[in-house]
Amino acid sequence: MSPARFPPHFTNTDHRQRCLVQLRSKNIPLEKYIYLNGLKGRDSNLFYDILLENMQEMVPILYTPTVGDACVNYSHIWRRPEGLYVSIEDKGRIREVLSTWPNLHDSRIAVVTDGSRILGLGDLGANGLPISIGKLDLYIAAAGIKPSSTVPICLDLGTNTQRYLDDPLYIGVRRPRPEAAEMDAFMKEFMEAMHDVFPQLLVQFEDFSTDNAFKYLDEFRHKYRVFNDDIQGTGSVILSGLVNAARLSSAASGLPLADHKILFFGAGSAGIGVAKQLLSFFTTNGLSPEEARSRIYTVDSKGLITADRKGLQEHKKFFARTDHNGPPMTNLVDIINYVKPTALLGLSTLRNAFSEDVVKAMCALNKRPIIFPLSNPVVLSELDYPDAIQWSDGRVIFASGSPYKHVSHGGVSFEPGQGNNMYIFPGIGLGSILAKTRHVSDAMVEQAAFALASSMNAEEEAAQLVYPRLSRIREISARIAHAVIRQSQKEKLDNNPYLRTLPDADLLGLIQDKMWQPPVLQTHTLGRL
Ligand SMILES: O=C([O-])CC(=O)C(=O)O
Ligand SMILES: [Mg+2]
Repeated sequence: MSPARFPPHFTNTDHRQRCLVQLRSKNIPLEKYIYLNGLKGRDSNLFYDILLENMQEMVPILYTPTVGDACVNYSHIWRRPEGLYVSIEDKGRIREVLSTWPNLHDSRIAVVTDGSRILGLGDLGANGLPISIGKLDLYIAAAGIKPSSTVPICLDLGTNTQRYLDDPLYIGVRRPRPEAAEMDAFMKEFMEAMHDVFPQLLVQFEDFSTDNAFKYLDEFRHKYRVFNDDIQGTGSVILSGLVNAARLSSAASGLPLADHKILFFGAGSAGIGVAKQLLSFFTTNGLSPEEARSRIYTVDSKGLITADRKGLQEHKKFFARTDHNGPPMTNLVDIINYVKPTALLGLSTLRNAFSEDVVKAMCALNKRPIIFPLSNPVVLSELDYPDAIQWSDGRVIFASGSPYKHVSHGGVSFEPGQGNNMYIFPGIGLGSILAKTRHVSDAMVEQAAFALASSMNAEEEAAQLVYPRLSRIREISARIAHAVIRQSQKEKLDNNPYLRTLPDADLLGLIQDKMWQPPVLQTHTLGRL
């Protein structure tokens, strides 16, 4: 049979536009996701070309929040193999399974999830793969990593979510998740095999359940080149947003930067990871580590976390308060009035937890309260942006984990920040890959945050934003990568001596030159569409 021919008047320029028209004709975000995923399968260069030109529109589809819908429904929308599944049934031969990946020597970055805590959506089992794919699409778009260098991995270890076990279309192993000892042995074999099979790879752990997120980061971070995006990436991006938000808030109130107080609502991997990262906000503003710790308060489902609470989980102990005894304090407004925070950060996945009373309590204490409802996706956000603006009469300094649109209030247009780790992980990954760092250190993650905070341009500062605009993401990722490389050199964790010889401007130029661009598409070189 002869192959189909392109229409005589076909042009690439028209076709890019045609793809956008087709995308925009769909009303349901998940359908847009399915369409874009299909386009990527048909012609990945065209897909990335369109993505780079339309980041603002497409990132919320390919990534948070719609990637959450894609994960929840993945067994039903599945069309073709993508990424790499490694199953608990592969135990004992994980090396062989990894070796089937086609671009072994080209591979530079893997995002690995076990699907046990996808965004705030819980245990989605083998349906978690799209989160790894979405993160890697951002590596490609935001940091110019070559698509063939990316390895999306989902560890299929079973699921404790009954509705998936009962779903005849579920694509994963039908069994409950393993006990700790079995999982530990699996992870040990998996990481050893990754190291052998992909000698140059950086591993990003993503969306593991809280205890395992901390456990495996601690276990592997000094053996391999690995970081945890939910603990370190989120910590870094919020540190950066807080640096800029505190500056805005202090400019209005006159409060010294070191006198801010932060209340965390939510004490999972992201909450505690962020809280630890924020210690350096205070230490760089002159406080001792102990004083810094005293500026941070944490709240979980049982209320203000205090040291006298029985059976407190290990990761919550560091910030447990010793200055409050007596009956547990559970009401958020009471806690706010007791703590008197300048900043309230939500990492709880409790929709609308920041009620009008909560916002008003923050406003009564602060001229410009900092409120960051960071839970993802949007349906789990502690506070919607229109409510935040209305209840605070436009005084709030706001950043959320998922994207919100501009809001008009009193004739003024207000613009929200998106405190999402997508600003950070691509730059950390790029820097670590280029410098061939042995590990990813805390100081590298911290320098990434400061590089992001200082990357605002004059227009963004005048608009009182706390994060730069997404349209500049490649420039920003390059600056972050630069900071990460320099820090790795200071700590002697780098393994690319040539980069040490370059002055700053040349290093930045080299990073930008290394960024992959979709090849210029020639008429009639598109795949069959
Ligand atoms: O994926 C995102 O948008 C941010 C993130 O890591 C999470 O919520 O787990
Ligand atoms: Mg995550």
